[in-house]
Amino acid sequence: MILCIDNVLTSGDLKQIQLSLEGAEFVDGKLTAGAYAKTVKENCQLKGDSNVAKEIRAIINLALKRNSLFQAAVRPKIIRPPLISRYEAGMFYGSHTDNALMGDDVLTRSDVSLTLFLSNPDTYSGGELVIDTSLGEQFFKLAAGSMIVYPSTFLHRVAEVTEGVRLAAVTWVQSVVRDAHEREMLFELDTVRRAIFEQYNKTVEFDLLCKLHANLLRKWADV
Ligand SMILES: O=C(O)CCC(=O)C(=O)O
Ligand SMILES: [Fe+2]
Repeated sequence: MILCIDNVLTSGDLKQIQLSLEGAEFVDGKLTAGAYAKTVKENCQLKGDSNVAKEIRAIINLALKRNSLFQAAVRPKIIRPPLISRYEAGMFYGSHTDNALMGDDVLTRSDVSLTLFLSNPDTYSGGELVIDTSLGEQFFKLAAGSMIVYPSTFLHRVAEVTEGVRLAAVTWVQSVVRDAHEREMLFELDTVRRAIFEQYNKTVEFDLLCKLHANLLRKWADV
């Protein structure tokens, strides 16, 4: 399931992030890419060990924690520290798959990839996240503060920015539910369960849905 979630960041969060990024030090994005992805990655990234990067990561982590749609759809177990990327005119990230395992000491399996857009789409041309799905390439360019989450199994790329600057945060999540289809079914069941509770309260049918949801989660959870 590919899911776009609006208003992940508040306008206050966005202002704070955009302010912190003014004059911040960016490095070559190739430093954090896998061996093959490196050959097609032309962007800059905020220096990972800087205070600015720590401040921004804290804002994003809080925003992910409070977002109930993200929590229900992705069921995060481990969230990698977000990378803040910057694409100026002429920059792009060619077609690649994200590494399956990430990290040095503790390995994180990338089940879900996410991009949180930080620039207003009117301020740059190009720069779409392009995901290669069974329906063909799908192009995404979201409002600043909105986020797309998608299974890390897809080939994807960032189209060349032809004008302006594209700022985005990207990261990867190891989910409690490893399999994308199982995760999606649990999310749908949970959505129906909530809707039934809102409409009819705690009925026998609601209890049965809760039992089904809990038992499937027990079966599929990888904790
Ligand atoms: O910036 C994006 O939207 C995606 C970047 C990406 O694919 C990556 O960093 O692996
Ligand atoms: Fe990627």
